[in-house]
Amino acid sequence: MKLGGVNLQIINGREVSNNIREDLQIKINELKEKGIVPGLSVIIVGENPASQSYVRSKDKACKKLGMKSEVHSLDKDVSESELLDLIEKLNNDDTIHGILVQLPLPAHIDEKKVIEKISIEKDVDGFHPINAGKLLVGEDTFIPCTPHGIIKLIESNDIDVEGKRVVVLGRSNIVGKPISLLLLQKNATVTICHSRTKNLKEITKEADILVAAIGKANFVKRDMVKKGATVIDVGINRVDGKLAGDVDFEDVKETVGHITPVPGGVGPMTITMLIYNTVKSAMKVKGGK
Ligand SMILES: NC(=O)C1=CN([C@@H]2O[C@H](COP(=O)(O)OP(=O)(O)OC[C@H]3O[C@@H](n4cnc5c(N)ncnc54)[C@H](OP(=O)(O)O)[C@@H]3O)[C@@H](O)[C@H]2O)C=CC1
Ligand SMILES: Nc1nc(=O)c2c([nH]1)NC[C@@H]1CN(c3ccc(C(=O)N[C@@H](CCC(=O)O)C(=O)O)cc3)C=[N+]21
Repeated sequence: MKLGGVNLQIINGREVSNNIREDLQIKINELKEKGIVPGLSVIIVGENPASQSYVRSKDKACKKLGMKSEVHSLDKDVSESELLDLIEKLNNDDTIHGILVQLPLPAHIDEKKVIEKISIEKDVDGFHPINAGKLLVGEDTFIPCTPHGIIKLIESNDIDVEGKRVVVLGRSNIVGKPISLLLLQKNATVTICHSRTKNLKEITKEADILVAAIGKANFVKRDMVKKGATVIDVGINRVDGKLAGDVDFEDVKETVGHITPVPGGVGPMTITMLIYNTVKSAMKVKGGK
């Protein structure tokens, strides 16, 4: 799309995702020949419609690839110990290679305790502190799915990272911190911004690559981005029943170089990299036939 002198490239997350899923299909078939069916178990507590929709897409994607996929839907009032017991059971279940507990959890459940209960070998979200620590020091681990998906999107669109100025909006353990580490590993110069950052606009305007992960619909406007920049929109917000990213797509489209749309950008990649991690976990299983 040619707009206002900048050649806008919309990064197609569904297409990149499908290409990676084709490669994963081959690996899954090879595993099945050895008698190993990669298995993912997702636990969801309560009835958040957005979470349920994500869990459904993931379940569908796994089944399409011939994986085992199970969803445990627990009542919002379930006790912490019941949840921990279920995780313990799944930790010991040889047919399950990945365990994901959908976040956030209700306030009466200690998120930290739950994450730390998941076996580090099955922690396909990569949220366990040991796995997060491995990412920090650059050891092999389960890379958190959304940041890993962002890296794949950047690579598949031949976007140069080395030496580039990257600004990440958001510092959560799920997105902001791990994507900052991964881009640092790729030799970017990374700045992390958050709700206390002063002069935000001046900082974001410097970015060659801007990653927005704050959870505020249409927050990033034209005057916050540099001409020709790559903008990765992680936000998933619901506005009047419609999905909106953290970036005001219509407002920035004449300024940016590359942009990920919402939906169809980072979201599908998150599910693909979750499958990637589950397959990776299943490949570590010894034996088979
Ligand atoms: N596409 C996908 O696959 C996924 C999408 N998401 C979406 O990404 C978004 C972020 O998720 P997540 O990281 O879990 O969110 P969190 O709520 O955990 O973190 C939000 C971060 O944004 C910062 N922030 C909030 N407001 C501002 C502001 N006005 N200016 C600068 N920084 C701000 C917060 O700062 P502080 O730390 O100071 O509070 C915090 O660090 C959400 O919309 C979520 O739905 C999340 C996961 C996967
Ligand atoms: N333990 C845990 N791990 C997570 O990875 C995790 C989580 N908890 N809690 C919630 C967030 C959010 N998240 C999304 C994943 C896919 C889409 C996705 O596929 N989005 C589609 C659209 C989906 C729709 O239409 O609703 C898209 O952007 O094209 C969105 C959001 C994972 N999260």
